[in-house]
Amino acid sequence: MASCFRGPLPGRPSLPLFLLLLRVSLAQERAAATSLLSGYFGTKSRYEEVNQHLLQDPLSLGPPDPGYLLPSAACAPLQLRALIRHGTRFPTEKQIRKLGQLHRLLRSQERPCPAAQQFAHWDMWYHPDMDGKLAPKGRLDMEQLAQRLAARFPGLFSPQRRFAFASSSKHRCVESSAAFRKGLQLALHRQLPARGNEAGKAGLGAPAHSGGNKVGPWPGGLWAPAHTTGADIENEETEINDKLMRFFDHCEKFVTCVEENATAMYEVDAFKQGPEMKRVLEKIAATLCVPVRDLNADLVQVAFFTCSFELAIKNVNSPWCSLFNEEDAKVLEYLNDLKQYWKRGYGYDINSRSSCILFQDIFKHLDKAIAESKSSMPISSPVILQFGHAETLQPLLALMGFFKDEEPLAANNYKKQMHRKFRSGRIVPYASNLIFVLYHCDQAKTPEEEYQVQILLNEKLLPFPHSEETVSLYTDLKNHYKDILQNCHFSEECELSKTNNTSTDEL
Ligand SMILES: O=P(O)(O)O[C@@H]1[C@H](OP(=O)(O)O)[C@H](O)[C@@H](O)[C@H](O)[C@H]1OP(=O)(O)O
Repeated sequence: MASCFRGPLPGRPSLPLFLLLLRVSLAQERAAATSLLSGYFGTKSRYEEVNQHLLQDPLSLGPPDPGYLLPSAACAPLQLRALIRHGTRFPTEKQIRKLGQLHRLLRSQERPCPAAQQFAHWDMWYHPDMDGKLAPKGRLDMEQLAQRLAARFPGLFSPQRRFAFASSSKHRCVESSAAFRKGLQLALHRQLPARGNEAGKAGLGAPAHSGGNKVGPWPGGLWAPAHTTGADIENEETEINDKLMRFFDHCEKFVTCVEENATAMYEVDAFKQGPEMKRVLEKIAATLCVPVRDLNADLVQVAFFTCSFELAIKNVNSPWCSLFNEEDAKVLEYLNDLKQYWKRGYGYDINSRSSCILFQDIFKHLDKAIAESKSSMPISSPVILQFGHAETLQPLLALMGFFKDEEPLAANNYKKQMHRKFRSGRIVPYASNLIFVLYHCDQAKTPEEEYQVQILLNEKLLPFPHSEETVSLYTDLKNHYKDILQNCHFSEECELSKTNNTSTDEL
């Protein structure tokens, strides 16, 4: 009998409406699950995790910074050096293979339980040749970062200025540089207004350095960057420089004693077998109705990473997220942070010491800009933009003493490290950026006050370890890092000792 009513019976939703409501509530549940986890994705975190305002407006300069912000009428930016991690990328081949292994395991179950069924039908859209390449979202990360920096420092990012671009040889970095150029070209030629706060509070640059410095020919040096002017930014090549952007690949001691030393990641391996990971493993095995023996820490980690990839790359709340709660996420974040700590951070001295070649290059160009300014010469390199990796920034930050905890991160002190400083997702998410800004202050009362420096991490002022201030006299900064600047010699630091003892104690 045909239904007497068009549409649902009063008081009873029709099946489609019921399904719609169910789907909406499922989507809301997934969104809630993902947002619970997204603060724990470590180096697989999207940039928006450390700048939430960008979720509303990707060109916003964010809330006024509580720190003491230059530039001001008295202090104009003279040189800016940005070390930028590539934008959002696809998983590496290593992770894609692990995901394929887990997906096949779930599809091979004869009687999958409901939770496992949803994964058996999940579209495994990742393929090995994606291998860490820049994702479309990663291009957007870079285009928008360029526009924000241009708005924050209009005195430096102007069409008349010239820009030096350098990059690691990896696709994700070269493509990030190209996308950044595109964003910069957009900003310079459209002179996009700043968003968010009025000039000054938001760190908007004062007019170009009043010392009348014009840009001049590149005088040469460790690398001769490809200088381009605002007019032809998008078409110029980027200088490939792995010696600076992938210094770790060129450091024999690091490669032998850390990268290729199976015992170097002892704490990571121990944590994978420890009680915290055991609890997570047993929980996931029960949820997926698979024997625990068929799972391991790497497979559980790749399920967690896939939740992060789906959010960062496609901005979707993936079913993979529903496997984990916040406690699980904290454990998996710690597992990733242990790797970053021991492979790229404070774990071994060689990790940070090998970055002194980059650190010294930064100060070499700061010195040069000051010398040129003092002699009223053109500033040869007012803006230096370099595109690298999380493993470019982390060793450098460790060398400078940022985010150092009292105690090393270890497999046996997870609970004690709950409030650690070294959380890689807060430091080096995709598109993270470490920016050195050198200022010339016209109304300096002493010669030392004439040149001052600020450092920004992810567009927020970073207090200096030696003073906890957000501004430093350049002379104080150089003095604090005197030993590294004068006594860290890359070739000596990276030379394997004749005894060829790769004991990690010596690292
Ligand atoms: O676990 P992943 O994502 O494969 O690790 C990436 C890989 O580092 P390894 O140390 O594992 O070789 C790539 O070589 C690095 O360039 C990536 O930075 C790294 O990803 P992550 O930074 O998230 O550890």
